[in-house]
Amino acid sequence: MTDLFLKVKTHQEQQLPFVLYSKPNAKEIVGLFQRNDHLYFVESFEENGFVFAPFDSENYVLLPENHLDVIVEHFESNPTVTTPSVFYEMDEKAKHDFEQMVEKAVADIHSGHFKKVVLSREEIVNLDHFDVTDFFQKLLHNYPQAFKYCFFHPKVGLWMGATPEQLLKVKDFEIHTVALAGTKVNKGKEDVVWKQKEKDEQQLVTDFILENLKDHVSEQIVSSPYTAYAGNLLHIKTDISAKMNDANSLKQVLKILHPTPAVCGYPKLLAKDFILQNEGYDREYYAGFLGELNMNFATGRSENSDLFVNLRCMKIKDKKAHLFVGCGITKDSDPEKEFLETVNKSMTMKKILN
Ligand SMILES: C=C(O[C@H]1C=CC=C(C(=O)O)[C@@H]1O)C(=O)O
Repeated sequence: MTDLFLKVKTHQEQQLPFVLYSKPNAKEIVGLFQRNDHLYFVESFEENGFVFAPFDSENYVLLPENHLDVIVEHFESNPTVTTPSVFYEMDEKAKHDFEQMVEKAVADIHSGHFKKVVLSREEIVNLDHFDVTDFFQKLLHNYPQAFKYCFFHPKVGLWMGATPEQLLKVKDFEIHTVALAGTKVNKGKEDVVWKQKEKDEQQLVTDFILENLKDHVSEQIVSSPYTAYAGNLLHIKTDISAKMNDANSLKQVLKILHPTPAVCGYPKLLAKDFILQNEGYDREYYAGFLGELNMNFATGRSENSDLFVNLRCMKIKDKKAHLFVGCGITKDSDPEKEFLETVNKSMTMKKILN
C-alpha cells in the first residue's frame, strides 16, 4: 500500500478529517490530512484550503492549509480496475413519487411560477463491504475526465463522487466556468443530436451565468455549446471565461454561481423554494461545491481556486451508500423520462459499488 493510502487508514482510525482528490485528466492524487478534528468554516474567502460547501447554507466547511499535512502521489491509469455495467431493479415507489413531483413542477412552470427547477432524489444501497481506498481507486480508473474525491470529516460524514461539472476556476483575475445541462446516455455514436428541450434547458444556464456575472467581470468569452462526455453520459456544455473586476470579487462571483440553474433552477429563489418544499429529503452536500480555495496543493502555490459542483456523488453511512441524483425540469418534461434520467445518473456511483 502507498504512503498516501496508509495515511488514509490511520486518519480513518483516528477519526480525523481528510480529503483525497484527483482533478480531470490529472495523473496525481492529492491527499490533505487535517491534524485536529475541529470543524472550520470559510469566512473571508481569502483563506487557503479545501472547501466543502452544502447546497443550501453558507456554512462552507474548510480544511485550512495551516492545519494540513499534504501528500501528492502520481498514479498510472489501470483499465483493469474498470467495472462492468450494473443491473437496475425498478423501484416502483421511488418512480411513482418522483414522477408525481415532476408533474407538480411542470404544472407550476405552466402557471408561470418559474421556468426551470432541478429535482433530485436519494437512493440507498446496502453495502456488503466498504473500503475507502478501494472505492476511490475505482473512481480514479473509471472516470479520468471527472473531478474524483473522497471527503471525510467526523462532524460531516464521508462523501465520495466523480463530478463532470466545474463551478469555477480562478487564476489571478481570470475566471473560467461552464454551463452544463441536458443529458443522454453515451451509446458511442459519432453524431449526437440534441432535442430543443435539452438545448433550451442548457441555454438557460448559460444566459443566467452571463447576465448575473456581467456587473462583476469584463471581457466575457463564450464558446458555442458542444457535447461533453461524463462517464456513461453525455451533456451539453458551454465554456465561459472572463476577467474579475477586482480580487475581492471571488466571494461575490461564488454567490452568483452557487447554485446555478444546472442544480437549482430559474429564477433561483423560486426554484429553490420548490425544491425545499417538495423533494422531501435534505440534499446536504449534494449540489453544493468543493475544491481548492486560493491554493494549488499539487504545486504548493497559493492564489488559484479550482472548484467543482458536487454531482454524481454519495454519502457513506452505516454500511449504506446514499446516492444523490437529479435532473432539470422544464415545461416540456416527461415525468417518466426524467425518472429514467436519474436512474442513468445513479449508475456513475453504482458502478464502483460492485
Ligand atoms: C443535477 C444533476 O445534473 C445536472 C448537470 C448536468 C445535467 C443535468 C440535467 O440534464 O438535468 C443537471 O442539470 C445531477 O447529476 O444530479
